[in-house]
Amino acid sequence: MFYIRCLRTPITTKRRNAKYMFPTRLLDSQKIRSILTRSCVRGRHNIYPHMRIATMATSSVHKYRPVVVSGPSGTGKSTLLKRLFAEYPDTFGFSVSHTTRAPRPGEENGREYYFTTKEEFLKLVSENGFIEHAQFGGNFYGTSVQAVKNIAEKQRICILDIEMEGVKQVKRTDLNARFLFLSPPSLEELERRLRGRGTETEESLNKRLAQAKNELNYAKQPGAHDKIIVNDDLEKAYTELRDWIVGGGKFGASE
Ligand SMILES: Nc1ncnc2c1ncn2[C@@H]1O[C@H](COP(=O)(O)OP(=O)(O)OP(=O)(O)O)[C@@H](O)[C@H]1O
Repeated sequence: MFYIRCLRTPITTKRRNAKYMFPTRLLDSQKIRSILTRSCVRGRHNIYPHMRIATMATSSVHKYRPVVVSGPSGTGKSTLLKRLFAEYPDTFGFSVSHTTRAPRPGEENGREYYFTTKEEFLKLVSENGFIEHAQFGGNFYGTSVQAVKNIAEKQRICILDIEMEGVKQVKRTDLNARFLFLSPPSLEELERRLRGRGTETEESLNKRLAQAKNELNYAKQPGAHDKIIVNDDLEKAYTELRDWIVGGGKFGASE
């Protein structure tokens, strides 16, 4: 569901924000989202990196290639990634989002968020600097391409859990990402899982199922993803996902 996916950045980034900004039913996946987006990196605000940093970042993503994990809501992405992060601590990094809201006491630039002005944010939007961005409560939030490169700079693999439009956007960048699509065994099973999770209203369930059809159609296009895993049996799917992402310790790097 596009709306919810757009919300992903702010939902996941700030637990305290999420509590009052979003309906309770959206918060179940928030725990995982915070895993995905919380920074392991304490860098400086770097919206306009100078050339040396930009060049280094580009070469780093060849060795520490970001992994884009997509798939319909309810397929099991969070479940599988949580397990992967537990098995491989200190291996993966999580991008820091940009926001135009003011920092709160205790918040550090580059840790909770990259704090920026509306003008700078919109300039970066116009330069296609964001993978995803959205507006909430008068503030902008977004995941920048540079924030993902910063993770590779720290010699970690950035995992991006994003929806179809984000996938397309990543393909337009020089992030050198690998694309993994997690597919449900069937739409009927997907619906069962979403209902079983107990997070959806009838309306949000229908929207997610409609969006699932779009994602599944996109996944059928040649070259849309590098790897497709059907999450039928959880153990089997996890082994397949782990083996593909870790790739014998190479994490997709060619050398
Ligand atoms: N192989 C599986 N068999 C049965 N249930 C599963 C399997 N994988 C995940 N589930 C269950 O399906 C539900 C949805 O999983 P999860 O929340 O991980 O999906 P998601 O893709 O991260 O969704 P969203 O994108 O909405 O966050 C959960 O209740 C989870 O326990």
